[in-house]
Amino acid sequence: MDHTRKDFRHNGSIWEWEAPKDSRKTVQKGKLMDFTSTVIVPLLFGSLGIFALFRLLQWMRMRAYLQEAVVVITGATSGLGKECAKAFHAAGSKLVLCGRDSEKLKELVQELCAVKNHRKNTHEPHPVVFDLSDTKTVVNAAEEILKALGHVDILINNAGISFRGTIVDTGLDVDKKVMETNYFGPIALTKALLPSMIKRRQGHIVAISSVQGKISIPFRSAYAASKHATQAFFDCLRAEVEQYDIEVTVVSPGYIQTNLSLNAVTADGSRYGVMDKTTAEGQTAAEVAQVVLNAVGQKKKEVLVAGLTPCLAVYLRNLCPRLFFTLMASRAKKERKVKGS
Ligand SMILES: NC(=O)C1=CN([C@@H]2O[C@H](COP(=O)(O)OP(=O)(O)OC[C@H]3O[C@@H](n4cnc5c(N)ncnc54)[C@H](OP(=O)(O)O)[C@@H]3O)[C@@H](O)[C@H]2O)C=CC1
Ligand SMILES: CCCCCCCCCCCCCCCC(=O)OCC(=O)COP(=O)(O)O
Repeated sequence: MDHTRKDFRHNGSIWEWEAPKDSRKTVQKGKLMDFTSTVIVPLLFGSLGIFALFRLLQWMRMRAYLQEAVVVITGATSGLGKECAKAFHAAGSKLVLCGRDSEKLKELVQELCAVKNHRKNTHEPHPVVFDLSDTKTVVNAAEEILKALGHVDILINNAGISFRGTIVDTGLDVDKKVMETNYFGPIALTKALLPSMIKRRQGHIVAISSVQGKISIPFRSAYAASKHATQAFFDCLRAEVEQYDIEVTVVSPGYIQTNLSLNAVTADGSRYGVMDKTTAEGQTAAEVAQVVLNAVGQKKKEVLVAGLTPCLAVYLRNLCPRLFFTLMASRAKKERKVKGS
């Protein structure tokens, strides 16, 4: 084997032979280091920089979109609606807080006004009292809102009630009550405010639906039906109003820690009055409100805000419906056994 001069190292007075294999390894290592420092590191930092800039621009756009915007929130007196009120108020929006209980609304207005924000200009919210299940009062409320504020930028259809019961035992009046509150009320309010949005070629309509707007689980018939109808209506609306630059966002949360299960109606129309374990262990209303705020600010078309199991259940319903139906049937059997009915 021939050795070139490169393979020898001078050590004092003698020349030592150095293994070429090692030197090749060193050269390779050096090349890798060079590649890392000249290509990978700048690429990584460059991408991070672009991402940070993108997020900053997104945040600034969102801030500008929400600041001074007239935002109507239904069901503002508790749960998710109340937390949305806090989030949008903090973002500098002009709020119209809707509810059935004028005292609760007054308290919320006071609570929000007491929050001092030195960095942002906040506004005193305007309370409007009406019952969503009475469509006549809904139309009057829309007129009152437009008279007081001139226009609506963002409507958040949040109010709703849930249901517990078997289909066979549930009176049609209960199905109608749930549909009126969760479907007819919100669509009546939307229809009443829509012409003024179309005229301005500006507006954003949000529907707080549920995972149960995408899948139906046993003993929730009226609720799941009302949420499926909500999803369908607002998907149609999105397509129809795009030409007027009006945005539609459907938010589908999983379980949230609110009074929803306590306030749910049962088969005979009475209040369920139980804090379900699933509700108590759900996401906090403040967390979900932040997701709503970001979804609106980023003009998202729809968001699913749920844990892994509900999300998988939604995919399973679409990809493998037979398996999903079997699982739901066994769930119904199990729940019946637990309740002893
Ligand atoms: N909690 C959960 O696990 C989930 C909730 N959602 C949805 O979130 C939305 C908010 O519910 P959530 O905060 O959880 O529950 P809450 O029971 O805490 O809040 C419901 C709100 O809706 C109002 N409301 C009910 N009926 C009417 C009516 N007829 N007219 C006017 N307002 C009415 C209530 O007013 P009042 O104070 O007068 O009763 C209350 O402010 C609902 O649409 C619900 O379906 C979706 C997925 C999961
Ligand atoms: C490949 C594995 C797939 C695993 C899927 C298994 C299916 C398990 C069923 C899970 C059902 C999840 C239901 C979630 C329901 C939900 O989040 O509802 C939100 C609400 O609106 C709550 O209202 P409620 O009145 O029912 O408390």
